[in-house]
Amino acid sequence: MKRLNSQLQDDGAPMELILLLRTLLAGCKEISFRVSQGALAGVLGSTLSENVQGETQKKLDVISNQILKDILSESGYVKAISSEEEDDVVGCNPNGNYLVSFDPLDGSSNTDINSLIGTIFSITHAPQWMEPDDPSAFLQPGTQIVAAGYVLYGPSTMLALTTGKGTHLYTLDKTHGGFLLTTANVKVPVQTSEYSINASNQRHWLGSTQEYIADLLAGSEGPRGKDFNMRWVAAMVGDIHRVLCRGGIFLYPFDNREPEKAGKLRLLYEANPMAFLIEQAGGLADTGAGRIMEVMPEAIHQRVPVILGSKEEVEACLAYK
Ligand SMILES: O=P(O)(O)OC[C@H]1O[C@](O)(COP(=O)(O)O)[C@@H](O)[C@@H]1O
Ligand SMILES: [Mg+2]
Ligand SMILES: [Mg+2]
Repeated sequence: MKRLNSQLQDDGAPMELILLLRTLLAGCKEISFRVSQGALAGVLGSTLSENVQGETQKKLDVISNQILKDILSESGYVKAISSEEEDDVVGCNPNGNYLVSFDPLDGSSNTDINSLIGTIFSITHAPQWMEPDDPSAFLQPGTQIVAAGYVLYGPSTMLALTTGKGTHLYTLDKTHGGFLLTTANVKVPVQTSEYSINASNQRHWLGSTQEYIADLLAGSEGPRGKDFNMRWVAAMVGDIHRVLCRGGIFLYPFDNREPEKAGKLRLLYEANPMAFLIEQAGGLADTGAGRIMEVMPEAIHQRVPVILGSKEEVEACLAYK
Protein backbone atom coordinates (compact mmCIF):
# COMPACT_ATOMS: atom_id res chain seq x y z
CA MET A 1 0.00 0.00 0.00
CA LYS A 2 1.23 3.46 -0.87
CA ARG A 3 2.54 5.67 1.91
CA LEU A 4 1.67 9.31 2.42
CA ASN A 5 5.17 10.48 1.51
CA SER A 6 5.16 8.78 -1.82
CA GLN A 7 1.69 10.10 -2.77
CA LEU A 8 2.73 13.64 -1.82
CA GLN A 9 5.84 13.32 -3.98
CA ASP A 10 3.75 12.02 -6.90
CA ASP A 11 1.47 15.04 -6.46
CA GLY A 12 4.50 17.31 -6.78
CA ALA A 13 4.42 18.71 -3.23
CA PRO A 14 7.65 20.56 -2.32
CA MET A 15 9.88 18.77 0.20
CA GLU A 16 9.47 21.44 2.87
CA LEU A 17 5.68 21.16 2.66
CA ILE A 18 5.94 17.37 2.95
CA LEU A 19 8.09 17.75 6.05
CA LEU A 20 5.64 20.24 7.53
CA LEU A 21 2.71 17.91 6.88
CA ARG A 22 4.56 15.02 8.48
CA THR A 23 5.21 17.17 11.54
CA LEU A 24 1.58 18.25 11.77
CA LEU A 25 0.42 14.66 11.38
CA ALA A 26 2.81 13.49 14.09
CA GLY A 27 0.86 15.86 16.36
CA CYS A 28 -2.43 14.40 15.13
CA LYS A 29 -1.22 10.87 15.92
CA GLU A 30 -0.55 12.02 19.46
CA ILE A 31 -4.06 13.52 19.61
CA SER A 32 -5.45 10.28 18.20
CA PHE A 33 -3.82 8.37 21.05
CA ARG A 34 -5.08 10.82 23.68
CA VAL A 35 -8.60 10.66 22.25
CA SER A 36 -8.56 6.86 22.24
CA GLN A 37 -7.71 6.86 25.96
CA GLY A 38 -11.01 8.63 26.67
CA ALA A 39 -11.93 8.82 30.34
CA LEU A 40 -8.85 6.75 31.21
CA ALA A 41 -6.66 9.67 30.22
CA GLY A 42 -8.67 11.86 32.58
CA VAL A 43 -9.20 14.38 29.83
CA LEU A 44 -12.96 14.51 29.39
CA GLY A 45 -15.19 17.25 30.80
CA SER A 46 -15.08 21.03 30.71
CA THR A 47 -12.46 23.44 31.98
CA LEU A 48 -13.47 26.71 33.52
CA SER A 49 -11.86 28.81 30.79
CA GLU A 50 -13.73 30.00 27.72
CA ASN A 51 -12.22 30.42 24.29
CA VAL A 52 -12.57 33.46 22.05
CA GLN A 53 -15.85 32.21 20.60
CA GLY A 54 -17.37 32.25 24.09
CA GLU A 55 -17.91 28.49 24.13
CA THR A 56 -16.83 26.38 27.06
CA GLN A 57 -13.67 24.49 26.14
CA LYS A 58 -13.30 20.80 26.68
CA LYS A 59 -10.01 19.75 28.17
CA LEU A 60 -9.26 17.71 25.10
CA ASP A 61 -9.54 20.91 23.01
CA VAL A 62 -6.85 22.49 25.14
CA ILE A 63 -4.61 19.44 25.05
CA SER A 64 -4.96 19.04 21.27
CA ASN A 65 -4.25 22.72 20.74
CA GLN A 66 -1.13 22.52 22.89
CA ILE A 67 0.16 19.44 21.08
CA LEU A 68 -0.18 21.10 17.66
CA LYS A 69 1.12 24.47 18.84
CA ASP A 70 4.23 22.89 20.38
CA ILE A 71 5.07 20.62 17.48
CA LEU A 72 4.50 23.28 14.81
CA SER A 73 6.31 26.08 16.57
CA GLU A 74 9.33 23.87 17.21
CA SER A 75 9.44 22.55 13.64
CA GLY A 76 11.09 25.59 12.08
CA TYR A 77 8.82 25.42 9.00
CA VAL A 78 6.07 27.61 10.44
CA LYS A 79 6.11 31.39 10.80
CA ALA A 80 2.80 31.62 12.66
CA ILE A 81 -0.30 29.67 13.52
CA SER A 82 -3.92 30.61 14.04
CA SER A 83 -6.10 28.24 16.02
CA GLU A 84 -9.71 28.09 17.09
CA GLU A 85 -8.44 27.86 20.65
CA GLU A 86 -6.16 30.91 20.49
CA ASP A 87 -7.59 34.43 20.62
CA ASP A 88 -4.67 35.79 18.59
CA VAL A 89 -2.17 34.59 16.03
CA VAL A 90 0.79 32.75 17.64
CA GLY A 91 4.19 33.68 16.21
CA CYS A 92 6.65 30.81 15.65
CA ASN A 93 9.88 30.93 13.60
CA PRO A 94 10.45 34.39 11.99
CA ASN A 95 12.14 32.57 9.09
CA GLY A 96 9.41 29.96 8.65
CA ASN A 97 7.87 29.72 5.18
CA TYR A 98 4.35 28.60 6.07
CA LEU A 99 1.25 29.66 8.00
CA VAL A 100 -0.97 26.99 9.53
CA SER A 101 -4.60 27.50 10.62
CA PHE A 102 -6.32 24.73 12.54
CA ASP A 103 -9.29 23.60 14.54
CA PRO A 104 -7.46 21.25 16.92
CA LEU A 105 -10.60 19.39 17.88
CA ASP A 106 -13.73 19.72 15.78
CA GLY A 107 -17.00 18.42 17.15
CA SER A 108 -15.64 18.64 20.67
CA SER A 109 -19.04 18.13 22.31
CA ASN A 110 -18.81 14.58 20.94
CA THR A 111 -15.86 13.78 23.21
CA ASP A 112 -18.17 13.13 26.15
CA ILE A 113 -20.16 10.53 24.19
CA ASN A 114 -17.24 8.71 22.52
CA SER A 115 -18.37 9.84 19.08
CA LEU A 116 -16.66 11.27 16.00
CA ILE A 117 -14.22 14.17 16.35
CA GLY A 118 -11.27 15.39 14.31
CA THR A 119 -8.61 17.98 13.56
CA ILE A 120 -9.03 20.33 10.56
CA PHE A 121 -6.15 22.33 9.06
CA SER A 122 -5.04 24.50 6.16
CA ILE A 123 -1.60 25.73 5.12
CA THR A 124 -0.59 28.80 3.10
CA HIS A 125 2.74 30.40 2.26
CA ALA A 126 3.99 32.98 4.76
CA PRO A 127 4.69 36.31 3.11
CA GLN A 128 8.30 37.55 3.47
CA TRP A 129 7.17 40.92 4.87
CA MET A 130 5.17 39.38 7.67
CA GLU A 131 6.04 39.81 11.34
CA PRO A 132 5.38 36.44 13.06
CA ASP A 133 2.52 37.79 15.20
CA ASP A 134 0.83 39.80 12.44
CA PRO A 135 -2.70 38.47 11.82
CA SER A 136 -3.11 40.26 8.49
CA ALA A 137 -1.09 37.61 6.59
CA PHE A 138 -3.77 35.07 7.53
CA LEU A 139 -6.40 37.14 5.79
CA GLN A 140 -5.94 35.45 2.42
CA PRO A 141 -8.76 33.82 0.45
CA GLY A 142 -8.94 30.01 0.42
CA THR A 143 -7.65 30.00 -3.15
CA GLN A 144 -4.17 30.65 -1.66
CA ILE A 145 -4.16 27.42 0.37
CA VAL A 146 -1.37 25.01 -0.62
CA ALA A 147 -2.55 22.06 1.48
CA ALA A 148 -5.62 21.31 3.57
CA GLY A 149 -7.14 18.34 5.29
CA TYR A 150 -8.58 16.74 8.36
CA VAL A 151 -7.75 13.83 10.60
CA LEU A 152 -10.84 11.97 11.75
CA TYR A 153 -10.61 10.17 15.09
CA GLY A 154 -13.18 7.45 14.53
CA PRO A 155 -13.17 3.67 14.78
CA SER A 156 -10.10 4.08 12.60
CA THR A 157 -8.01 7.23 12.36
CA MET A 158 -8.25 8.61 8.85
CA LEU A 159 -6.67 11.50 6.98
CA ALA A 160 -8.26 13.37 4.07
CA LEU A 161 -5.67 15.53 2.37
CA THR A 162 -5.33 17.69 -0.72
CA THR A 163 -2.43 19.68 -2.11
CA GLY A 164 -4.52 20.74 -5.09
CA LYS A 165 -4.00 17.48 -7.03
CA GLY A 166 -7.16 15.68 -5.99
CA THR A 167 -8.34 14.59 -2.56
CA HIS A 168 -6.89 11.40 -1.13
CA LEU A 169 -7.98 9.36 1.89
CA TYR A 170 -5.45 7.63 4.12
CA THR A 171 -5.86 5.30 7.07
CA LEU A 172 -3.50 5.30 10.03
CA ASP A 173 -1.82 1.92 10.34
CA LYS A 174 -1.37 1.77 14.08
CA THR A 175 0.95 -1.21 13.79
CA HIS A 176 3.72 0.86 12.18
CA GLY A 177 2.41 4.39 12.78
CA GLY A 178 2.13 5.57 9.18
CA PHE A 179 -0.75 6.87 7.07
CA LEU A 180 -1.40 4.53 4.13
CA LEU A 181 -3.31 5.57 1.02
CA THR A 182 -6.67 3.80 1.06
CA THR A 183 -8.64 5.84 -1.53
CA ALA A 184 -6.84 7.90 -4.16
CA ASN A 185 -8.70 10.71 -5.94
CA VAL A 186 -11.95 10.32 -4.08
CA LYS A 187 -14.95 11.65 -6.05
CA VAL A 188 -18.10 13.03 -4.46
CA PRO A 189 -21.07 11.63 -6.43
CA VAL A 190 -22.69 14.52 -8.34
CA GLN A 191 -26.19 13.56 -7.23
CA THR A 192 -27.42 12.58 -3.80
CA SER A 193 -30.52 11.91 -1.76
CA GLU A 194 -28.91 12.59 1.62
CA TYR A 195 -28.74 15.94 3.43
CA SER A 196 -27.24 17.20 6.64
CA ILE A 197 -28.46 20.22 8.61
CA ASN A 198 -29.26 21.02 12.25
CA ALA A 199 -33.03 21.24 11.83
CA SER A 200 -33.54 22.65 15.33
CA ASN A 201 -32.49 26.01 13.89
CA GLN A 202 -35.22 25.96 11.25
CA ARG A 203 -37.17 28.94 12.57
CA HIS A 204 -34.04 31.11 12.31
CA TRP A 205 -33.21 30.24 8.69
CA LEU A 206 -33.69 32.51 5.71
CA GLY A 207 -36.81 31.92 3.59
CA SER A 208 -34.77 30.33 0.79
CA THR A 209 -33.29 27.73 3.18
CA GLN A 210 -36.74 27.04 4.65
CA GLU A 211 -38.16 26.41 1.17
CA TYR A 212 -35.28 24.21 0.04
CA ILE A 213 -35.48 21.96 3.14
CA ALA A 214 -39.29 21.86 2.95
CA ASP A 215 -38.98 20.50 -0.60
CA LEU A 216 -36.51 17.82 0.56
CA LEU A 217 -38.89 16.85 3.38
CA ALA A 218 -41.80 16.61 0.94
CA GLY A 219 -39.82 13.82 -0.74
CA SER A 220 -41.41 11.89 -3.57
CA GLU A 221 -44.68 13.82 -3.09
CA GLY A 222 -42.98 17.21 -3.51
CA PRO A 223 -41.32 19.09 -6.38
CA ARG A 224 -38.07 17.08 -6.06
CA GLY A 225 -39.93 13.86 -6.83
CA LYS A 226 -37.72 11.65 -4.64
CA ASP A 227 -37.24 10.81 -0.97
CA PHE A 228 -34.27 12.22 0.96
CA ASN A 229 -32.54 10.85 4.04
CA MET A 230 -31.07 13.02 6.82
CA ARG A 231 -27.85 12.63 8.86
CA TRP A 232 -26.24 14.96 11.45
CA VAL A 233 -23.06 13.91 13.28
CA ALA A 234 -22.70 17.31 15.04
CA ALA A 235 -19.04 17.29 14.08
CA MET A 236 -18.38 18.89 10.72
CA VAL A 237 -15.43 16.59 10.26
CA GLY A 238 -17.72 13.53 10.50
CA ASP A 239 -20.39 14.98 8.24
CA ILE A 240 -17.87 16.01 5.58
CA HIS A 241 -16.19 12.61 5.73
CA ARG A 242 -19.55 10.99 4.94
CA VAL A 243 -20.07 13.43 2.04
CA LEU A 244 -16.63 12.55 0.66
CA CYS A 245 -17.31 8.83 1.01
CA ARG A 246 -20.81 8.59 -0.42
CA GLY A 247 -22.04 12.07 -1.39
CA GLY A 248 -24.59 14.34 0.20
CA ILE A 249 -25.20 17.99 0.92
CA PHE A 250 -24.08 19.60 4.19
CA LEU A 251 -25.47 22.93 5.31
CA TYR A 252 -24.68 25.24 8.19
CA PRO A 253 -26.47 28.17 6.63
CA PHE A 254 -26.85 31.80 7.62
CA ASP A 255 -29.45 32.19 10.35
CA ASN A 256 -30.95 35.07 12.28
CA ARG A 257 -29.86 34.09 15.79
CA GLU A 258 -26.81 36.37 15.71
CA PRO A 259 -26.96 38.06 12.30
CA GLU A 260 -23.55 39.71 12.70
CA LYS A 261 -21.93 36.25 12.95
CA ALA A 262 -23.12 35.16 9.50
CA GLY A 263 -23.11 31.45 10.37
CA LYS A 264 -21.53 29.12 12.90
CA LEU A 265 -18.53 27.65 11.14
CA ARG A 266 -15.21 29.42 10.98
CA LEU A 267 -13.78 30.35 7.59
CA LEU A 268 -10.06 29.84 8.11
CA TYR A 269 -9.97 26.49 9.84
CA GLU A 270 -13.35 24.86 9.12
CA ALA A 271 -15.04 26.15 5.95
CA ASN A 272 -11.99 26.76 3.74
CA PRO A 273 -10.15 23.46 4.29
CA MET A 274 -13.37 21.50 3.81
CA ALA A 275 -14.23 23.54 0.70
CA PHE A 276 -10.81 22.76 -0.80
CA LEU A 277 -11.19 19.02 -0.08
CA ILE A 278 -14.73 18.93 -1.51
CA GLU A 279 -13.85 20.93 -4.64
CA GLN A 280 -10.81 18.74 -5.27
CA ALA A 281 -13.19 15.76 -5.11
CA GLY A 282 -15.52 17.29 -7.71
CA GLY A 283 -18.07 18.85 -5.34
CA LEU A 284 -19.09 22.45 -4.72
CA ALA A 285 -18.68 24.66 -1.64
CA ASP A 286 -20.58 27.93 -1.39
CA THR A 287 -21.74 30.47 1.18
CA GLY A 288 -25.00 31.03 -0.67
CA ALA A 289 -23.53 34.25 -2.05
CA GLY A 290 -20.45 32.82 -3.77
CA ARG A 291 -17.63 30.32 -3.59
CA ILE A 292 -16.32 29.82 -0.02
CA MET A 293 -12.70 29.76 -1.20
CA GLU A 294 -13.05 33.24 -2.71
CA VAL A 295 -14.24 34.92 0.48
CA MET A 296 -11.69 37.54 1.55
CA PRO A 297 -11.35 37.08 5.33
CA GLU A 298 -11.60 40.14 7.54
CA ALA A 299 -10.70 38.45 10.83
CA ILE A 300 -9.03 35.19 11.79
CA HIS A 301 -12.09 33.84 13.61
CA GLN A 302 -14.59 34.99 10.97
CA ARG A 303 -17.66 32.79 10.47
CA VAL A 304 -19.35 32.00 7.16
CA PRO A 305 -22.47 30.19 6.02
CA VAL A 306 -21.57 26.80 4.51
CA ILE A 307 -23.38 24.84 1.79
CA LEU A 308 -21.25 22.07 0.30
CA GLY A 309 -21.25 18.62 -1.19
CA SER A 310 -22.59 16.85 -4.27
CA LYS A 311 -22.42 19.22 -7.23
CA GLU A 312 -25.95 18.96 -8.57
CA GLU A 313 -27.54 19.10 -5.12
CA VAL A 314 -25.58 22.22 -4.12
CA GLU A 315 -26.65 23.79 -7.42
CA ALA A 316 -30.28 22.84 -6.70
CA CYS A 317 -30.02 24.43 -3.24
CA LEU A 318 -28.43 27.62 -4.57
CA ALA A 319 -31.26 28.01 -7.07
CA TYR A 320 -33.58 28.88 -4.16
CA LYS A 321 -33.38 32.67 -3.76
O1 LIG B 1 -24.28 22.35 17.77
P1 LIG B 1 -24.65 22.29 16.34
O2 LIG B 1 -25.50 23.43 15.92
O3 LIG B 1 -25.20 20.97 15.93
O4 LIG B 1 -23.28 22.53 15.54
C1 LIG B 1 -22.48 21.51 15.14
C2 LIG B 1 -21.29 22.11 14.45
O5 LIG B 1 -20.47 22.77 15.38
C3 LIG B 1 -19.17 22.27 15.33
O6 LIG B 1 -19.05 21.27 16.30
C4 LIG B 1 -18.17 23.36 15.64
O7 LIG B 1 -16.88 22.87 15.86
P2 LIG B 1 -16.11 22.88 17.29
O8 LIG B 1 -16.48 21.66 18.05
O9 LIG B 1 -14.68 22.87 16.83
O10 LIG B 1 -16.47 24.16 17.99
C5 LIG B 1 -19.06 21.62 13.95
O11 LIG B 1 -18.11 20.62 13.92
C6 LIG B 1 -20.46 21.08 13.76
O12 LIG B 1 -20.83 20.95 12.41
MG1 LIG C 1 -14.91 22.98 14.75
MG1 LIG D 1 -12.83 22.92 17.80
